Amino acid sequence: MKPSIVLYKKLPADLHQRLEQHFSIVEFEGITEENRTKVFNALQQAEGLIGSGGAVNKELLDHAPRLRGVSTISVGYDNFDVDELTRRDIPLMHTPTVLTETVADTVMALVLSTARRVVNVAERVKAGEWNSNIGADWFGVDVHHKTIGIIGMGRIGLAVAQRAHFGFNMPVLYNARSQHKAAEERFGAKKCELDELLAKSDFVCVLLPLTEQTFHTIGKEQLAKMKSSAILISAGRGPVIDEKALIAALKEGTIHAAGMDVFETEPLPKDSPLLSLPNVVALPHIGSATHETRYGMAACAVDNLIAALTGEIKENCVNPQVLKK
Ligand SMILES: NC(=O)C1=CN([C@@H]2O[C@H](COP(=O)(O)OP(=O)(O)OC[C@H]3O[C@@H](n4cnc5c(N)ncnc54)[C@H](O)[C@@H]3O)[C@@H](O)[C@H]2O)C=CC1
Ligand SMILES: O=C(O)C(=O)CO
Repeated sequence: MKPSIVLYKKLPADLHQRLEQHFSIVEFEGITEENRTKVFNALQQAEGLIGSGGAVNKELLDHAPRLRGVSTISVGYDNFDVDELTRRDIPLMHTPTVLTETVADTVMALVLSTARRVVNVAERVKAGEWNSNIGADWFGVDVHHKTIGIIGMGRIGLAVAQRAHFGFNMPVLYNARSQHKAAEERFGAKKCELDELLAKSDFVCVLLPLTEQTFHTIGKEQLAKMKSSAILISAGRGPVIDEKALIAALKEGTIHAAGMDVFETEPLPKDSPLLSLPNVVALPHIGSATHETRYGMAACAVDNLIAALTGEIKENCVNPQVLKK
């Protein structure tokens, strides 16, 4: 008999078939308040779990006594209780690398669209406001040769640094816990303290994962240290930025603008003040959302689960210490 797995995200047909060759699949559309009991029931027999979104915590794991492998269709894993998985010797697999370049493209889209006011200006054209030669009220600010500060110099940070350096001649600053030789040698990046990065950068680009340490890394105090002409780009996880403090800073002119792909609450509530600020570009968490990359992530996650349940993990394991036991 094939091992049973719970799948909680729709997959392309060929990938679904690949999973079916190995496993008997019980499928759900997400893990929600509504289907929670059904998911918990299915988990009683499940040896594998694959999907994205929703909390995979102790309560859920308590309903999954036979679980041997978990695969998320994402690189971020802040919604998983990794300690609890590790305590139970369950490998957690994720999808790094396959989405790096696509997310870096999204970050540059936010840099360009905030600086050049692409969304705002295009809306004005559609509204019929382009009636004569444009004046200064349509102008943006330059991107090329401006300083970009990257907080979270990992895979995506490095890909952003590459674009900024080679594409836009931007000096690159970064703040990190350790030195990144590749970024320094290839892109002339300079490591600096957070305060210095905030004070010197024209674009502050936050690409940190969400952890206990990174929660509200950027708050009122940090925003006050930025240039009033600076633009904040947030594409890691929403709670890394104190959104209330950011809204105040944008309203008061403490900083110039913000480009955001992630928010403290997603989907962004319809009454969020961010939606009525003209100096905000808000995207619906589309960092990796291209057809090619989302397919690549799903394929990677499927292969990851197969590897985890056949004992053949070679890469992409978040808690590799469970493999040594
Ligand atoms: N907007 C979107 O759609 C997407 C968002 N993401 C987010 O981006 C994050 C980063 O992805 P990758 O670059 O692939 O991960 P990564 O693990 O390669 O990079 C994260 C970097 O942050 C650094 N870091 C972690 N904690 C830190 C701290 N307390 N202080 C300073 N630096 C710290 C790490 O050392 C690492 O260099 C993901 O965890 C995910 O949350 C990822 C993909 C898509
Ligand atoms: O992979 C992730 O962590 C995302 O946020 C979506 O691609």
